[in-house]
Amino acid sequence: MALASLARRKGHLLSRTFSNQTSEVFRCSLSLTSFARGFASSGSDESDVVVIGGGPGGYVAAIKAAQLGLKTTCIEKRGTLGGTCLNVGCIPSKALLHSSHMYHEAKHSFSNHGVKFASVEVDLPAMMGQKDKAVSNLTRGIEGLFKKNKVTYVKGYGKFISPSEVSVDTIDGGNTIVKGKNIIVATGSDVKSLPGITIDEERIVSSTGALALKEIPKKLIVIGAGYIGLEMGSVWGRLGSEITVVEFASEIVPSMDGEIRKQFQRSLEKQGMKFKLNTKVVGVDTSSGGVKLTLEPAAGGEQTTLDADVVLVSAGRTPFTSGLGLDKIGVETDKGGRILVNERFATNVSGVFAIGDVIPGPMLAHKAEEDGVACVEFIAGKVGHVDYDKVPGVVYTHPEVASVGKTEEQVKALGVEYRVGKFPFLANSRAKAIDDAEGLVKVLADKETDKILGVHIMAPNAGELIHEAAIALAYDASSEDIARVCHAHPTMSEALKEAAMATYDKPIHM
Ligand SMILES: Cc1cc2nc3c(=O)[nH]c(=O)nc-3n(C[C@H](O)[C@H](O)[C@H](O)COP(=O)(O)OP(=O)(O)OC[C@H]3O[C@@H](n4cnc5c(N)ncnc54)[C@H](O)[C@@H]3O)c2cc1C
Ligand SMILES: NC(=O)c1ccc[n+]([C@@H]2O[C@H](COP(=O)([O-])OP(=O)(O)OC[C@H]3O[C@@H](n4cnc5c(N)ncnc54)[C@H](O)[C@@H]3O)[C@@H](O)[C@H]2O)c1
Repeated sequence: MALASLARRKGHLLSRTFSNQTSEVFRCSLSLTSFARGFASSGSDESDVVVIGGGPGGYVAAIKAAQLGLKTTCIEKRGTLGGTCLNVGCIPSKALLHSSHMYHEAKHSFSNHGVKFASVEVDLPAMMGQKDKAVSNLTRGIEGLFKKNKVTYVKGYGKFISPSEVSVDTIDGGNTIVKGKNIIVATGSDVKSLPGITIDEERIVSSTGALALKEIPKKLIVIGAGYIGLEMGSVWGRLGSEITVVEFASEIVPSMDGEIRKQFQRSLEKQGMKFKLNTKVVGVDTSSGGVKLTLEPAAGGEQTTLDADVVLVSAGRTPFTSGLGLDKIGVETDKGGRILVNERFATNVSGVFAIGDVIPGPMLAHKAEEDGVACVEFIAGKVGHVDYDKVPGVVYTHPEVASVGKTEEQVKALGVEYRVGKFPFLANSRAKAIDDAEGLVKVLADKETDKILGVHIMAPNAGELIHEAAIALAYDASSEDIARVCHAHPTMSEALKEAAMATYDKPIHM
């Protein structure tokens, strides 16, 4: 049974669970009053819950708090809701990934299906317009949800003046004090800059600039082979840019299962992406009109140079707490500036909570949303639960790469005896029918119990396929449990069934 529903039945309070506590439910017996401050009487100008930041963590927390009957205010400085994800992250990047994929398919694959054009061209302003329309529809939609749920929305920059008061410099130039019995910090993250590299959002861009380039660069250098670098590199590569990715580590997306990562890198190379691994950028010169980067092997050695029209800095993100006044009220952070919280998302200061990118854990929108729901459930005296071991991760390239649970390297490091089942999409009838059969499913299961430990998928729609595996993990399913469920034919999902079969027995179609 899923941990959360089990806990609800037993009336236990659950914490977030961490990688070194896989499947361990942490049962907390501390009284709620030591964290939350109770609720306002109606008519008071004090909110029960004040959320600073209107991103996926903050806006979801605000809506959930209002749904639980708590008087709720959300403070957001950017003028639109949805945070990094909706405004300059998940949504605009997926819009451009989809548009650029359609162009690439039209140019390179449609003729294989008997669909021919006289010519295909990119209309970049129209492509950007489609992206902007998606963003504004969605951000306005959240404002609508705030109205529907009676969340008070304050547009401005919030800073603590006490643990229960936030001073807000409003975007219309005024100032107001917002009081809250419980205050949730959901201020998210910002791009991590690199020493000696100044981002001007024109020639040297962060992801925000890379989502709004006015022309297609002839040469684009990407610093960092992580999520952003590979997704944005794919967008511009498909539209015609020459892409070189410079990565400090010896591999791309270091958190990925090694076997999948190797196939993924080969696939990106086939698409024309070049990789310089084990390499660091030591100098940048913009005096010539373009950009000249000086590179050096990560371990030191002979320097080389590389020219580009645009350089994307995508070497990670850093928690955003600037100007928030955390030091004024004594909230503890770690060395990296992330706010330290306990299993109920409470900081060391009574009544102050934190969620999302600003606390330790994966920097993902869906994780921030889960944090937000669990945090307000705790505040409301209910059960909250997020299992960081079962948060799916997806790179939205083509093919997509998605995973949930442990990589083979992590399973080995734990000393667990395990079995591996694999199934290639080349043997999947739907993938062959649509002529998009690159990739595989890999299932890792405990050798003794057959319990699924991790699932890794490289496929055109891996980001959708992974949730069957996420549910299996949440319910502690075995690989045989998945394999014995009837899967519709012909679907890509059948590859997961066959990989599960291959884990404890033999697949049929291989
Ligand atoms: C290019 C890109 C693509 C991404 N793609 C994906 C993806 O496909 N899937 C995925 O899961 N994740 C993706 N992410 C990561 C995702 O955007 C973040 O994990 C997510 O937005 C974190 O949510 P959050 O609510 O913690 O913070 P944020 O979304 O960063 O929101 C914080 C909000 O707080 C506001 N704020 C900060 N300080 C104050 C203050 N003092 N007063 C008032 N307001 C304040 C900010 O303006 C911001 O709007 C992507 C990120 C980027 C940059
Ligand atoms: N599809 C998604 O879910 C998605 C998409 C985009 C962003 N995000 C989130 O946003 C966050 C930030 O993304 P990101 O791609 O910037 O970070 P990342 O952590 O995914 O990757 C950064 C990469 O840069 C490398 N690097 C670090 N310093 C370097 C240097 N000096 N020179 C060369 N390489 C260097 C790292 O080794 C790493 O491979 C991620 O944590 C991710 O969770 C998620």
